[in-house]
Amino acid sequence: MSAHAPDSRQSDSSQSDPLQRERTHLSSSRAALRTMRHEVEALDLKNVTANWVNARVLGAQMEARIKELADLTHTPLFFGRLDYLPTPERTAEDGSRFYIGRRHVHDAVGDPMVVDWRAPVSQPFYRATRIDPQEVELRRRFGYTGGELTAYEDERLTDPVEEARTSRLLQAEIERPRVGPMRDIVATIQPEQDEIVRSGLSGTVCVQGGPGTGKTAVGLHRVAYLLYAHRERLARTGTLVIGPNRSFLHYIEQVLPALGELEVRQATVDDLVARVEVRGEDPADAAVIKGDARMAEVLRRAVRSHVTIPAEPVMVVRGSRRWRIPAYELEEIVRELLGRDMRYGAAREALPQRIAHAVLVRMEESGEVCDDRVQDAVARNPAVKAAVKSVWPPVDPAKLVLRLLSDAEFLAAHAEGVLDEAEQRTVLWPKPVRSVRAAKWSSADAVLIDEAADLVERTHSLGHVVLDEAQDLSPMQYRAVGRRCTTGSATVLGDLAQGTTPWATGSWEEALSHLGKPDAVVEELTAGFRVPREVIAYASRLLPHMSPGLAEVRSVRESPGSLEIRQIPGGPDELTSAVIAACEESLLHEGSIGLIAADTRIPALSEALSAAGLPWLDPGTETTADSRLTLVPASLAKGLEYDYVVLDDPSTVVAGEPDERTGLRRLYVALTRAVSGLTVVHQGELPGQLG
Ligand SMILES: Nc1ncnc2c1ncn2[C@@H]1O[C@H](COP(=O)(O)OP(=O)(O)OP(=O)(O)O)[C@@H](O)[C@H]1O
Repeated sequence: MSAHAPDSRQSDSSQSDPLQRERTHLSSSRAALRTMRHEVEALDLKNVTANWVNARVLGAQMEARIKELADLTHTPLFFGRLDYLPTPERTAEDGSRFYIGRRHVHDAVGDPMVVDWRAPVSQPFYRATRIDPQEVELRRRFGYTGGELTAYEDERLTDPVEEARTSRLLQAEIERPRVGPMRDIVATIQPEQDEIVRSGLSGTVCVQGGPGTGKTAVGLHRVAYLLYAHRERLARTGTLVIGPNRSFLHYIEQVLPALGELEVRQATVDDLVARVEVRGEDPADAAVIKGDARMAEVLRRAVRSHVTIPAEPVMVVRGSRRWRIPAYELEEIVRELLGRDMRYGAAREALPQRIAHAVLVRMEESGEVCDDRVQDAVARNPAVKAAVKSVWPPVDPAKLVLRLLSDAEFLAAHAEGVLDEAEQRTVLWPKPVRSVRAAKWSSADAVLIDEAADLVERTHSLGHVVLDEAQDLSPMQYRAVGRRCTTGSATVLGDLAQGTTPWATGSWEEALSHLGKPDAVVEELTAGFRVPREVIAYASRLLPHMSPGLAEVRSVRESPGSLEIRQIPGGPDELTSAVIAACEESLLHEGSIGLIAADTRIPALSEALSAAGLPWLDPGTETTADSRLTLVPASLAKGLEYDYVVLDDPSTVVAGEPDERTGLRRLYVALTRAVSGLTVVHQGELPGQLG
């Protein structure tokens, strides 16, 4: 590999300088993009549309297209180049060179000047290796400084003499100081990541990967890729990205728009199941049972218990005639519907038609001529309606769950053989609640209501769902996500070692079966991009104590001096002062700073930061050049990252959790948020497992 970064004075002087030639290609591509935009802007809709509805639809499409074609000066128009080996059909002048960028740009005659990174011709940019060069002669990566093309790095994949090295541009890109939200990684997606990004839409992929292996980045780029490769289908069916909390969603929300994809919904699991207002919290033991997949069976039985086997006949009067359907025949109809794999609500809608059909058979037997309208009229007959109401009454999902959690007998009737008595007592509310509005619903209750709602009426399924930080979901939450992609596929991302909920999943096989995708492929990412080697090695000391068997992340970056551990004598005030001092030192560097601490330490630290005159942000707020310090409760640190991290007293972080394993996992998350430097400030002993 060879790298070039001539200084700009030299390169400007000569057109034969390769860097200058690349800059010329950049400016002509920009000009071509401008022309493409002007062409769309100049289209006159009056001549092409017959009516105003079409004109509005087309107008909106054009506006979106104009936005798509905007030249974003801060994002490079291309970041790579591929020169394919010449073949008889492919000569150097004729189509063997491709510039890879975020969007397609063509010249006046339609020849590509930049190809979309997602196009098949771009794939070897990410995948070609010395062992498998995929017909690529040269791979060139470009480096930019403030929108200016300032460097390039070449790999001659078929040159036997050239050695493979880690790309310096990759290292520089990772270490580029962070301000603002998460960035895309299109320029530097690695081969094993690309395989996941480009895997087909039909299958579900599950990615296990340690901290900073790029799971979130891969998931988001996969959505962008799928939208490119299957745009029409996904425009119809929809895509959704699910993240653990608002702060996290806020952190990642700009990646897809930066890749030109504006239509992807982002939500938490709580958002998906928000059918009631959540105002309460469950004790851990109750939440674990409520999140257990056995609750699905309890709910299924409870919903179906509303059906009563008819004991009375139905008498339909039409004109001067009366038609009687005896109870035993009604029973047959009801049993047949119960035996089918149908939603409660769909069966309830089918029932009047079935009864009407039975009436019609009798009418036809006695010589009457009937058609569909007669059947519909019979189905709406008051006697039929009354029968349906008593046999198959409507079920309100929230009221049903309210009753299960309030009424010990009702719960016992449906939980028999599923939950033992102690478990039933644990989920019951201490006092019965009268109304849905008065109830202090918890997150787990909302998931139960969602499950009940799905038993009544099928949940709409999307084309593709990305589920990030998946290890923290309960089985019932997996089911809630799974029913949103029953006819589509999913990308499941997570790290078993970072599971910090009492119901965190023990294995991906189990999680995927609750999700309804037992055949999903589980891939593993092992190369770490975020965390420097020294820091990840330190954090990984915890692995055998909290997630034995999981492989340590192999960092692609060596940054000596990136880890510092300071023990502070004295009491809490001295600790706080030392933490503030560490923040002040970190602020001398460029980029973002995260001060991570046990949730209980947040009030004291926020007060101390204010007293020291250091402005700080909440994790949900974007960092800016003026405000770069975020105070992060350990419970919200997951998925986030900062150039420099100051970690307040690890033992307090561990002690803040209900059990030691969860405490160590929380600490592992906190220790793995730093890109360039981690300072651990502690008092007393560090947790022994770090020793
Ligand atoms: N191929 C890559 N090129 C450049 N940067 C990368 C690459 N892959 C990942 N990164 C960077 O590494 C960091 C970590 O990525 P990401 O947040 O996606 O990891 P993660 O596996 O989701 O981590 P966690 O488990 O901690 O949530 C991000 O800054 C991301 O941009």
